[in-house]
Amino acid sequence: MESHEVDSVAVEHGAVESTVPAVPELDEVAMVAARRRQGELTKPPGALGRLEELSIWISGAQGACPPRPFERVRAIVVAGDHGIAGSGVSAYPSDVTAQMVANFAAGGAAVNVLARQVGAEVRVVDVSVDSPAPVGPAGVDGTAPPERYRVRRSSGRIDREDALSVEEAERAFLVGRLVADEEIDAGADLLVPGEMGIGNTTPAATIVALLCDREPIEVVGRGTGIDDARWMVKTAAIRDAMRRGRPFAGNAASVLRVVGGADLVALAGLLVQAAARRTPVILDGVIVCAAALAAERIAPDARRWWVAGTRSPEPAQAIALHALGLTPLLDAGLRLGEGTGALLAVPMLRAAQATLAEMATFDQAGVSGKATEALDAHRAPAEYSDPT
Ligand SMILES: O=C(O)c1ccc[n+]([C@@H]2O[C@H](COP(=O)([O-])O)[C@@H](O)[C@H]2O)c1
Ligand SMILES: Cc1cc2nc[nH]c2cc1C
Repeated sequence: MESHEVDSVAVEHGAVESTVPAVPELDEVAMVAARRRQGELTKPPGALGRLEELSIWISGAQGACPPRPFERVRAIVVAGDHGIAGSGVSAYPSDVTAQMVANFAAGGAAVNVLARQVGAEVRVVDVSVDSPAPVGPAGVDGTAPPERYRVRRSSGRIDREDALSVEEAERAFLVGRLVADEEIDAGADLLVPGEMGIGNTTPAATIVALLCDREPIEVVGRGTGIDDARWMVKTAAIRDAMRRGRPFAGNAASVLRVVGGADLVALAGLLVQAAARRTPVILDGVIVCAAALAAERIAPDARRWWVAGTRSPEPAQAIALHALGLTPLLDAGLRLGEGTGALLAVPMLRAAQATLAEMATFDQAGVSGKATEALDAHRAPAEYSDPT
């Protein structure tokens, strides 16, 4: 057992390294221009709050000041089941995953509704749902066979076995990269990764605990809404999975393989590839953020290309985001996944782009800039002066 684990670290290390693309920097020239333009717009400096830093980030990602409106926003729901769901860590049975994938395809899920609200399209990718055949259509415009993206039927039960073999992990990472490439080649200029998978908050929490050196009790959350009895089962499952994953804690790719799952690995591949392809991403809840944390360790600085959408009540999301140096744009209490929390933040990104691109400058509008001198002339009349 021991020597097998050491061997697989070596194999994986080489394999993953060879498939990790270089991460480019944001465009510094565009960001300097955006920062300067922010200072010229008709508002007190900083008065647009987080929209200002967001607008500078969008300029840096697009390499353009003023930045362009987002034209093709894509929500990508990565679906996969988890063996650990069978041990009572979720409030729902694994069957719900495949049923929800059908709901996404029919346009009836929350992600479909919220995507429609912001003019985004939804794509579902079944990498490891526990059903005999993958659910399609999974390819761009429904043309690619869904088999291309299916890594396996459910990931392994992480408290007792590895989630994936080395080959499956490698394949899942490439599937994630492939999906990002397909979307970006088809014109996507903003990606919103989401996920669906009963039980997936357990591997997500385990990944965060191992990569951030936390205790099970610090990362465990209520997921779909578990009671105290299931919470105890889930905490023990995280503890047992951490014990299996501990020897790999220094290698994020191995952590994803051993205690994650095909969905989490694919999400990490997608996030890394989006960064490599200079495409901005809005992160969603705890599962996407756990994958992002691992992706940042695999491809350092990939986080430059991501912003966090909504804070999840799951404690592991806060820990992952803190480690990534990201603060969510919203704190709306969502704990649904699917990409819904990230989609809620799309209007904020659009607002950031539009204000920087469309507001008048002080010069253009003939509005006086900030008073810098002659304070005496504006001193309060004597009767209003402080008598002391
Ligand atoms: O995004 C989140 O932070 C989030 C928090 C709790 C639950 N979820 C969703 O609920 C499912 C996992 O919950 P559970 O309790 O089955 O582990 C999965 O489909 C996730 O998309 C998602
Ligand atoms: C119904 C349902 C929908 C979901 N969407 C994401 N996770 C989910 C979990 C459940 C249980």
